[in-house]
Amino acid sequence: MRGTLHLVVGPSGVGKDTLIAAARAARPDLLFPTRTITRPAGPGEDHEPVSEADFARRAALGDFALHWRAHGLAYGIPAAVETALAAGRHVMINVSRAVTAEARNRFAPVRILALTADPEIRARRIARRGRETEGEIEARLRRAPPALPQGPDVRTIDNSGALDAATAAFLAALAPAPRAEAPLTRSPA
Ligand SMILES: Nc1ncnc2c1ncn2[C@@H]1O[C@H](COP(=O)(O)OP(=O)(O)OP(=O)(O)O)[C@@H](O)[C@H]1O
Ligand SMILES: O=P(O)(O)OC[C@H]1O[C@H](OP(=O)(O)O)[C@H](O)[C@@H]1O
Repeated sequence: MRGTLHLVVGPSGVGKDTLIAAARAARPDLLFPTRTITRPAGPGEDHEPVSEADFARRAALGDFALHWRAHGLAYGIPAAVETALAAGRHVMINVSRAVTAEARNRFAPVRILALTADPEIRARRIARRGRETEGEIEARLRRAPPALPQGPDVRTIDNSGALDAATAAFLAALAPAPRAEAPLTRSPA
């Protein structure tokens, strides 16, 4: 059976990377591919930093299963995701809401973990995180967002409150770990 592709989506500062880190600790059966981003290495997510030219070259070579632009940056998910899903591994990725339709079409079964949090809370959290300049934070908060996906494969989780509550809801929304194969025959005594 194919693995499930978990798409973690929601606006900047909503807690995508934080909840993905919690899933990484709780679910060793899931695969968490490293994103390729035209952002220099820095605090937070451990991505693969590349130049715009390298990104464009690799996208043209088919190195990415999915890629998109947001916040003046290019983001890519490695093509190896497709092999992992075909081999039955569950995968979790942080993506733009703009690529959910394409991901559904190409990588079913998909589960969309749509995170929400009050805008003032997100603004405070982004500022406290310190990854962006004041201007970049303004732009992130002012940006017109892609539509939040709808459908039976969408689980909406609010992260406006305590992280423990959101983490419990997030973990409960994931596809169950594949069961270990039961032996077909008993070995002779
Ligand atoms: N429930 C919570 N309570 C308090 N702080 C939180 C909570 N969830 C996340 N944070 C903090 O808020 C900040 C933003 O979270 P995070 O970086 O995970 O968001 P994100 O959705 O990945 O944002 P972006 O799209 O901008 O990368 C981080 O500093 C994180 O530690
Ligand atoms: O708002 P939309 O388009 O859904 O998401 C846009 C992008 O914003 C975040 O990037 P970052 O990690 O904050 O740089 C997400 O990871 C996604 O790549």
